[in-house]
Amino acid sequence: MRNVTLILDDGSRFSGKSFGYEKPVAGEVVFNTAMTGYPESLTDPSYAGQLMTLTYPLVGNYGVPPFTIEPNGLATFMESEKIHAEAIIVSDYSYEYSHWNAVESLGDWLKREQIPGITGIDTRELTKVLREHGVMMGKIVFDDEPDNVPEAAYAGVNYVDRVSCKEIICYLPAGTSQTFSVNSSYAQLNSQFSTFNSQFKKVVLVDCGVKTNIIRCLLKRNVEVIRVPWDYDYNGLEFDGLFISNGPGDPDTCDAAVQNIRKAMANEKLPIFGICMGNQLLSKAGGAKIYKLKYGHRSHNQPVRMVGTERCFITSQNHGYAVDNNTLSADWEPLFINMNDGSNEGIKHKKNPWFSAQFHPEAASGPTDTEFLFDEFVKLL
Ligand SMILES: NC(=O)CC[C@H](N)C(=O)O
Repeated sequence: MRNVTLILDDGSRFSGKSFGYEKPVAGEVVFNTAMTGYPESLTDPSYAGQLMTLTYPLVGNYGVPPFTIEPNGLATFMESEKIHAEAIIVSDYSYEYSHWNAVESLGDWLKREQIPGITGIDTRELTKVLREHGVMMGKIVFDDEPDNVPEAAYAGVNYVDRVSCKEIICYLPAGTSQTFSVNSSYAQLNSQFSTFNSQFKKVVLVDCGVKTNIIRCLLKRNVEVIRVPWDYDYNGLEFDGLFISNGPGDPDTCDAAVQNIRKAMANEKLPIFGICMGNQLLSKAGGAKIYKLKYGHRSHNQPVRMVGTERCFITSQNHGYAVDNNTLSADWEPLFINMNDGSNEGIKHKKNPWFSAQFHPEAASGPTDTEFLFDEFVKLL
């Protein structure tokens, strides 16, 4: 096993060994305190550009599930079609694995997908450094190739454009899908969608890097999902509700999506629901401002309170930016607040059926306690 060094932008160095693909990488170093969920987190497109540190020490002991694809094109057990994180950083990689659904080891999967994985890192110390200093860029360098040092940028890069779909994909609850060109006319698309199936309500899903379980959660509730690229202007389509997905990187690089949401808001009766990046883009469409957290929320146990109630939920989270509550205009109010740091965890319009969550009601992985938000959205359609 080759020796590697993780070098942070402040000069901190951590020694470890490579157990994944052998390639130096650079990216934003973030930490996730969940105890499980590495297959889901690695394939969550919101981790694009990031080196994912897991603070739970023992990683890999339940292996990796098969990468099977359903008839509608969605992965059965993963959150997208490939690993999106740039690398995984762990304390104690388990070479042995055991699980009823495992078909390979984490190390073999990383090698196949050409993603570095490093072990033997003091992830407690690393997390303390990130917590005190704030999130930082970092590099993984192989000790026997000290001059092979990669470069990367994170701030200001439009990662959403890299991970979003390039065509329109229509999913039916029955488990099939069909792809359409973004160059088709609205008239063509509308007639296709209605002959496709008219009995279901139609939701346009703006794909900023959507996790599969969001699509599963919608299909399970018998809606037809029209997945469109992040910057596609869907306002000429006929649909019953608008969903804005999670996604990687800086929301301030996604103006085209914000403009389209503003146009859609001309219809005050149109139900709109956003998750994570979707919360940030909906807030921006409503005039609010976004800031970068000192270090993000990435875990399975983030407590949020529903504003105006004593109802608290334990949520799954993965975000580095947040909506500034003080910049919400008079028409909007916070829907959820993070009980650890008081930051915004969702917003709601005072009159119109528009709301969002900064956390992940679709879980995958993590607690499913807030999945009812999908029911609330579907009821509004
Ligand atoms: N999971 C997400 O949608 C993350 C949103 C955004 N990229 C952030 O880090 O805050």
